[in-house]
Amino acid sequence: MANKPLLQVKDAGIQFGGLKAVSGFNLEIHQGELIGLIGPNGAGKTTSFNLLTGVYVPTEGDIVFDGSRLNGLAPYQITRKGISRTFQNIRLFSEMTVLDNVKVAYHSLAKHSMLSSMLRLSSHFAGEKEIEEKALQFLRIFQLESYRDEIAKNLPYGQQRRLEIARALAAGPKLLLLDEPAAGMNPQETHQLMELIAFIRKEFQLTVLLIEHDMKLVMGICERIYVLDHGQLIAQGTPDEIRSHPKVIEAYLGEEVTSGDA
Ligand SMILES: Nc1ncnc2c1ncn2[C@@H]1O[C@H](COP(=O)(O)OP(=O)(O)OP(=O)(O)O)[C@@H](O)[C@H]1O
Repeated sequence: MANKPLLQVKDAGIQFGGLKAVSGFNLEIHQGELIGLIGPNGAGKTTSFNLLTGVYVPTEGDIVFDGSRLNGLAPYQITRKGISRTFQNIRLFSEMTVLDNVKVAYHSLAKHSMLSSMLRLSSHFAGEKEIEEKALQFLRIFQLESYRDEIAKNLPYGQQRRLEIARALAAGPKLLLLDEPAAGMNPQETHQLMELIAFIRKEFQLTVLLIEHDMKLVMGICERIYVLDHGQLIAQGTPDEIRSHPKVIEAYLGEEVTSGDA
């Protein structure tokens, strides 16, 4: 592709003591793409997300997003640059309401100043109202509006996962990282999730990088897929190329990689 990638990871990696959890990781994602990141357990997928979001600082290589180098930036700075994520184990503010969970994401980016909020100036209230309206719009898209005053931890599991994505989106990302969004979902919820990801990508002109063990989901919606094994990139390509890639088949020996005809 001719235009510059939105995200470029160049030979990135991290070592914990003697263990190279990820090494020589290369990845390029262009604006608007929906890319999968797969690999067996312990392959380094979540560690890669942690490198992209500033949870870990790479001990090797470079991460460049939208023209700026991310190495060493704090997670909140990276969020402000336009990368949001969800987590493998849902991390909601479990004691807060559904609506407040989404509003929090806006507050972290809101334009009104701390001073106006302390002095309770009219601009603060205008800001609050706008934030609430925007948060409600997201709840509508995710069909969570009727749960708006429910405490997050009381939502059914599949809805909690949707709420986590809504909250990540509310931060207005250019790139959305989803860490096993279908984990724990039943087939019907997974199917709805696939449709939702396709919808929000179009609606918000998002670029999406998705870690997922559900091969039907990955093969069904991703244009390209990267495969990690033992912290190394072993393959990249279209779903068809990945299905028949010898190294991928070997890495997944005994597991199902071919059931992806969604
Ligand atoms: N903070 C850390 N300290 C030490 N080792 C770590 C740390 N974080 C990750 N690792 C190790 O890095 C390797 C990759 O782990 P990671 O969680 O990224 O794998 P994964 O591909 O996401 O696996 P899964 O599919 O099981 O979630 C593992 O061996 C893990 O134990």
